Amino acid sequence: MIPAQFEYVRPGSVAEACEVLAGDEDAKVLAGGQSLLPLLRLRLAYPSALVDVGRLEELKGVHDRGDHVFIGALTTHDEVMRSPVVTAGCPLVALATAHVADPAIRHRGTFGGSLAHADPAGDLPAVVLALDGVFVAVSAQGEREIPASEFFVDYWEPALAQGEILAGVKIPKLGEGWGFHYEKFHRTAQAWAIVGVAAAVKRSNGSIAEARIGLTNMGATPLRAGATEAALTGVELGDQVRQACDEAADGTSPPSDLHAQPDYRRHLARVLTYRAVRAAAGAP
Ligand SMILES: Cc1cc2nc3c(=O)[nH]c(=O)nc-3n(C[C@H](O)[C@H](O)[C@H](O)COP(=O)(O)OP(=O)(O)OC[C@H]3O[C@@H](n4cnc5c(N)ncnc54)[C@H](O)[C@@H]3O)c2cc1C
Repeated sequence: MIPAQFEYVRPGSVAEACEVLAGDEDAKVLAGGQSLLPLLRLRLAYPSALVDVGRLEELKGVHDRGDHVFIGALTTHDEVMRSPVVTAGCPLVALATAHVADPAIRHRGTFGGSLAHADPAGDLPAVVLALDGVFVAVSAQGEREIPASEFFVDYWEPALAQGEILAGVKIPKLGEGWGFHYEKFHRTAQAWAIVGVAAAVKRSNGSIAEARIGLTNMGATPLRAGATEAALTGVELGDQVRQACDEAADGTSPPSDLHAQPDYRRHLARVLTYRAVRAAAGAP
């Protein structure tokens, strides 16, 4: 299908982009175009204007900032995956990004685009939620920080106001003793997650000292498996881990679609959480 008519704007700076967006509530940011352009072609989105931020260097790059890694919104998935700063400072992001789509899409699609798109089936929202990332939004009024727990409002609805652009995300570094894993169940090698689980586990003296678990595609937004996180604290690797992971789907309302019914998704969440936690904890 041919997209509905739209204006095309290529601002020379982030400030200029914010100005255009502030003046037109139907304008949309265009980053890598890997999600937005298919929606335009299907006429599921018909913005008045596309504000192409693709060449704004201000939004690109990965920076080690001591206690956290800052990933610029326009950094491509491929750059994120290959960044030594990401691999060292927030390895879970690199691990999960390798599961996003295929190499061609990873070369065009961006870290910030995946998060601003707020698709609960996307792999990265659950990862940033599990790591307690902090979103940095810019507008004519300046910068605003949004905790990951408040960023994902509903299906495809991020907590960005009109005139705001996502500049990047701060990912806190987790120190010694942490292990990480992303487990994804999908139809084919490069497809979207039917369910995904991001796990960060800290071990101390043979027990789990802390666990952070993010769930992909188990509701309208990415979710934390809070009951499992609490139940895992202080347990040794063994039967108690399985019992704790059996609570991973508690309180969730997973979607029903062509690929899976809610009950099957709940089953997958329990199984994948067990696998992800064991792998993150370094279990044999
Ligand atoms: C065939 C296919 C398979 C895919 N498989 C997967 C998969 O397995 N896992 C997965 O996670 N993703 C998958 N994707 C999505 C891919 O990761 C996209 O890169 C990503 O969803 C969007 O990034 P983008 O830079 O292309 O954003 P765009 O398509 O340009 O934009 C997406 C949305 O975010 C907004 N936006 C973008 N950047 C900003 C910003 N800086 N500030 C404010 N708003 C912004 C846009 O306005 C738009 O609403 C797939 C895509 C395709 C086409």
